[in-house]
Amino acid sequence: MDHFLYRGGALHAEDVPLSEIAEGAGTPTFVYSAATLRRHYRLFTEALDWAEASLVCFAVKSCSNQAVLSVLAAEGAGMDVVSGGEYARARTAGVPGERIVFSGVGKTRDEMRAALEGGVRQFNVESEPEMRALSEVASSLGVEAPVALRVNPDVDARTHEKIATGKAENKFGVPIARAREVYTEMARLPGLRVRGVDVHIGSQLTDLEPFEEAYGKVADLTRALRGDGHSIDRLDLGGGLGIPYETSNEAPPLPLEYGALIRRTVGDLGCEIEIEPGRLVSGNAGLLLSRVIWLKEGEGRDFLILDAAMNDLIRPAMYGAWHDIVPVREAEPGAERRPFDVVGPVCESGDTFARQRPLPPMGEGDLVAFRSAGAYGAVMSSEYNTRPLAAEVLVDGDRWAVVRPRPTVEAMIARERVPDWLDAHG
Ligand SMILES: Cc1ncc(COP(=O)(O)O)c(C=O)c1O
Ligand SMILES: N[C@@H](CCCC[NH3+])C(=O)O
Repeated sequence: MDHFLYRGGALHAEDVPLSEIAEGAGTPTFVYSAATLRRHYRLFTEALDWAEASLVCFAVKSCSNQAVLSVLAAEGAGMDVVSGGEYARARTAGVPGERIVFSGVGKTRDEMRAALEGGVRQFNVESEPEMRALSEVASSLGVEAPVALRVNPDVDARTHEKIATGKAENKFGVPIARAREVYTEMARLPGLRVRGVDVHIGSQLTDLEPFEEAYGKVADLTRALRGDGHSIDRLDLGGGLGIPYETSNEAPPLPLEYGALIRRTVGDLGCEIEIEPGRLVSGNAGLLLSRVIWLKEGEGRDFLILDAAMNDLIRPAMYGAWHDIVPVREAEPGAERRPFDVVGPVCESGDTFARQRPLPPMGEGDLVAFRSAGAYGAVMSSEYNTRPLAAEVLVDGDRWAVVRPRPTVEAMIARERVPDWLDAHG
């Protein structure tokens, strides 16, 4: 069920009209629906209900606001983090260390130490140097670090090349062909306790076959590792399930089908199953609310210039990604649509959200919403052109709150320092 619907001609987030949020919080603003977050999280727990033990670890990188993490923490969610910063966010949102998995190709010793001291479910180790460093850090603290090796299965995820992670040429994980050798060393190293195998092949996957191929390889490896004497009792199968962005013509597989695939490929191994979905939980739980600054009509091309820009939502500029753009005030039935180039105010031609997008009549002051902007939206934003980071709002039923205020330009400038030796003012 969609929690962003028109009621009485006005687009709502749950029971709150978006126009009310725009009035109260200004624009551009990311708006998240707590009900959608909960529902999407539960789709995954239900998809794994056949497993004796499982944990759904939300990929914090997709949407890391404390309020969003708190909604999921209250559901009992685990978290997948890729930096000391994300680890701290998860802990601050109340997630216990034993529900946090630490992924990422470049964990530093300081980050390892912080997670070991604060508690961690497991490290997904991505290279041999990292494995040896973790062994040293854990030994120096007198503890054992639970570990899984992230294997790179050399599978084509058939997604955008910038977000595919499971091919041999990608920086992620250890080639699966080397895994047995690495596990042998891992088992010998002090301070490490082998728990399982980890794999993540990419993001925004819209068919299940690449997962099937990768998980089949993980199943074979698990049997081989057990044959080598390792106790493998946990499989972390990563995230990556895609969402419909162009809602009119995309229908990626459902979590339930994904869960059935997991059961089919690795279900007979008796392992605890972990997954790390990000986008499917947060993507369609958020939209970006923006106002039209100007309608600039030209020779055969009309530009809708918004107060949101590439610095707020970089996906179209970075990946050529599509986001549905809808008016907040529902178009009159039968209103004629015409093509607009929808752009932001940033001084780059790449600051274009959509070219020749058919939209109902629209002009200065109108509100629009970008759908599916909850994942990899606010988290990837910047202050380019000294544009304050967009505000973030959480809606839950008929209540809403600003969960990250827009900074003032004064506060942004005040973060910087001019050294006294620069004699900048003459
Ligand atoms: C290790 C890891 N886990 C989980 C995710 C979450 O992926 P998604 O948001 O596509 O579900 C990612 C991002 O691709 C990742 O790199
Ligand atoms: N930022 C990417 C997804 C990256 C996934 C990272 N593991 C996107 O918006 O599609």
